[in-house]
Amino acid sequence: MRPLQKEIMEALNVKPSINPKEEIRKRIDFLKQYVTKAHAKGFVLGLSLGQDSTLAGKLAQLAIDELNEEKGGGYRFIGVRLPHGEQKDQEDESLVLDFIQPKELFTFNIEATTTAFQNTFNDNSLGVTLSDFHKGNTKARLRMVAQYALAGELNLLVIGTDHAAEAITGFFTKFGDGAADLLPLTGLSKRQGKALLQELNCPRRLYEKAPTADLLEDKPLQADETELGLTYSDIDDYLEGKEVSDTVAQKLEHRYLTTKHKRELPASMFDSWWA
Ligand SMILES: Nc1ncnc2c1ncn2[C@@H]1O[C@H](COP(=O)(O)OP(=O)(O)OC[C@H]2O[C@@H]([n+]3cccc(C(=O)O)c3)[C@H](O)[C@@H]2O)[C@@H](O)[C@H]1O
Ligand SMILES: Nc1ncnc2c1ncn2[C@@H]1O[C@H](COP(=O)(O)OP(=O)(O)OP(=O)(O)O)[C@@H](O)[C@H]1O
Ligand SMILES: [Mg+2]
Repeated sequence: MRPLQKEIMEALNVKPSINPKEEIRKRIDFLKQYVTKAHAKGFVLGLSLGQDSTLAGKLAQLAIDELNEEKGGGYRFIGVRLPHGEQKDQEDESLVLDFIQPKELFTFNIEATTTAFQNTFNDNSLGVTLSDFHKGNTKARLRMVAQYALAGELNLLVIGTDHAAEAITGFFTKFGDGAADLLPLTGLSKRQGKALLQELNCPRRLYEKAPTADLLEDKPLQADETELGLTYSDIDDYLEGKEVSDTVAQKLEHRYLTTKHKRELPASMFDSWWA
């Protein structure tokens, strides 16, 4: 194994193989212990209809159900729908909700806020225009704002869906979907997350769906693999300690090293990680 590969596996807490049943149990327990310790009343989580939030949402609802049973009620999980206009894969919503069974839903369509933001931003003396790419990151950050407003009002915690395949590539918006209070999927490769969904009897259509950030108007539902120029299968192989081509390894290691700032707290002169 490449020396940096081993270092990355350790830093991101990835295991070469997992027992899905055990992982589900440990992650539900983590959610229950954390919310209790934080004296919060439960969780909010953006449900995009993609794989990661479908898994995190299922774990969250199961954790809340157990807590309510054990402690006589008072805990809640609110699934948050945050479409931008009409979502292209909206048809999957009922499948996701049937699977997670969230007792409460909150919907905030971010289109009007995003458009207002873009108009105000573009009205500047620098001549800077918001590109489709940075408008995409703005959407991810507005979704964060909506979730934190709701969490703040109701004493809930924001669940994030970051996992090892996103962490190694830095494939998330800094302080957008990268911002959260707790992360139940840490350490999982994309295929390990899929194995957890299978163990939870998730409909095949949902765990076989092509992962997409779906942030661009120019390229709706663009597959993550297209933007990354890497397949999740290759990313997962590397993360699980398997052999990959030199091209894949070099590409991943370059992304890992250049996105370190996204996995740390903001740099100060008292830190050494950036030097
Ligand atoms: N060395 C450094 N030290 C400290 N900060 C540094 C820095 N270099 C850049 N920065 C800062 O970071 C910013 C760039 O980071 P960021 O704003 O995140 O932007 P960036 O990484 O350029 O874009 C986000 C990427 O994540 C993808 N994404 C987003 C959301 C969800 C998903 C998904 O998987 O579904 C994927 C998206 O498609 C895009 O490729 C810079 O504008 C700068 O402010
Ligand atoms: N339209 C949306 N509605 C609600 N939440 C969203 C939406 N788009 C993104 N999010 C939030 O941002 C997170 C990051 O998106 P990301 O695409 O990485 O994950 P995913 O959609 O759950 O899974 P996949 O990677 O398989 O597409 C989501 O897990 C979800 O919490
Ligand atoms: Mg997605």
